[in-house]
Amino acid sequence: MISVSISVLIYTALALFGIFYLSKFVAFLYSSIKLRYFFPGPKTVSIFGHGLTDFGEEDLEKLESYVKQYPRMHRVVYGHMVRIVVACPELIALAYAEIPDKDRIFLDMFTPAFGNGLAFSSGEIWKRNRRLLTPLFHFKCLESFCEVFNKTGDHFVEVISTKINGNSFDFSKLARLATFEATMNSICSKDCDLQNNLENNPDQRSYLEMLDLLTAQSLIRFNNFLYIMSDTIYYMSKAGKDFLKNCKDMRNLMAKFIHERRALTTEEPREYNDLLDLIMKSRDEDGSGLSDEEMIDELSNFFVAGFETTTCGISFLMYCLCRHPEWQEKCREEIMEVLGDSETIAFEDINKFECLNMCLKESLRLYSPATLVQRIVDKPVQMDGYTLKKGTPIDIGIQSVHMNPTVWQEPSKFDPNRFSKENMEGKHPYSFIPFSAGARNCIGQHFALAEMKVLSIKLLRSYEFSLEPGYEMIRETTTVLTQKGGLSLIAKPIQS
Ligand code: HEM
Repeated sequence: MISVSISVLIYTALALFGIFYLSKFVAFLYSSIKLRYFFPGPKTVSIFGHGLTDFGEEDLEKLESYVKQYPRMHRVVYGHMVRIVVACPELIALAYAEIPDKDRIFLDMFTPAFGNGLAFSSGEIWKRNRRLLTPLFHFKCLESFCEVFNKTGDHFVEVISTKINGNSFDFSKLARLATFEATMNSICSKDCDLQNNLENNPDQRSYLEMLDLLTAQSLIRFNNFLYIMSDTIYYMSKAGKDFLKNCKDMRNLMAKFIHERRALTTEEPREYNDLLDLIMKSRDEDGSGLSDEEMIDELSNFFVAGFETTTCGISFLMYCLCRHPEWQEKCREEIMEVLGDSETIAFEDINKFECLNMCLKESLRLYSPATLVQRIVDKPVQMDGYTLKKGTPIDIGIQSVHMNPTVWQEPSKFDPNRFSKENMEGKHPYSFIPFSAGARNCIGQHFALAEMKVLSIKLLRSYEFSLEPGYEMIRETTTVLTQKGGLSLIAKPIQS
């Protein structure tokens, strides 16, 4: 009798469980179908939607054509998932204000590597840590990082001096090592010349290898439907176990940096100005700081958010200046005029390079390192006469608003004059958002802009750059936007 009632209980529980998940799935399917068929957007090409797969050149061109047809917002269909792309400044402002929650669809996959660091956390943990870490990027602190950027720039110039034989070289690959050095030295004050001497810096070299491995491992997961659908299946697979091991190794290295720094500060007290030191000193109103695990999270976040993005920024700037040599020359003239004989770029001088600033902004508009940011609706929102229900996935279209013809005239044209003071007067602040905006904007944006400017000033002062004849740039998205197959440039020394 008892065994019958136990089995009835088990079957009932299983049935309820099944009904629960089935009803959730049906509700998801119903809202997807509603969005797919009743929300404005371009025609789908098949049952799988718009056929967007890898955010490569073809996909990016498709997204740019959608914004021409639907300049305010539209839906995009990825297989069974429908996302709403918000593409005009007014609606983007509304989305930042009303839809604050990050869509965790991909973020959670990276918890083993980046924990609850700023870019990956939500809610109260994020709020507390953002408050704690904002002072790290205060202008006073950026001043000391400028010294690091100057040194990195000098190393970059040295590396390129070995490439001036008239042959082309992959600029992006060198820029990646330069921005890695700038990030590493700003975080850990290591003062390493990683560009000329990576081999003799085993910790730094292995961290770079681990980051590369992490990118490759993420692609394996993204390309496997089962691995995306189920954490359990993924973590039971060899791919999942390798990923976890890599994450552990990365975190152990961060722990080592913290440990080394603690040993230094106790035995040999001195003033540091690097990010690690500032992280260790940061305190809440109640005097509590970050735990070791939290510090590891934040260090890892600064690496992942900070170095591929700036590689992309500086590489596309150089690409644009090579495509438009008249602007390269204008920037160079300005650099010579502002710097004179001085070898060092002082932090307070960075804003004097107006022409370079306009060119950098224009290249970030055309080639934003992050093409979109993802949000999820947490309570019904009215947008342009539509009610977006709780759970609707939103893409704030950075690339979309930058390429929106109702926001920027002839959006595909490189025209730095768009960013002159007169032309920007009255422009909606969310017309240009390479660093995102709102509460979760990029905490490192001033750091990134200073770094990209110092490096490019050093390079443009020493070399004239051109594209390899016949080179065709094709965009590709890995973790950020980049050039497929690299960026083939030729450098010629400037005759002084
Ligand atoms: C050209 C360079 C850069 C670009 C284009 C860029 C872009 C962005 C964007 C679009 C976001 C918002 C992401 C989202 O909402 O999902 C973001 C967030 C973030 N960025 Fe950057 N970034 C750059 C450089 C940096 C640097 C150098 C650092 C640190 C040293 C950094 C640290 C962060 C962090 C920690 C966040 C998360 C902020 C939060 O959620 O509170 N970024 N960045």
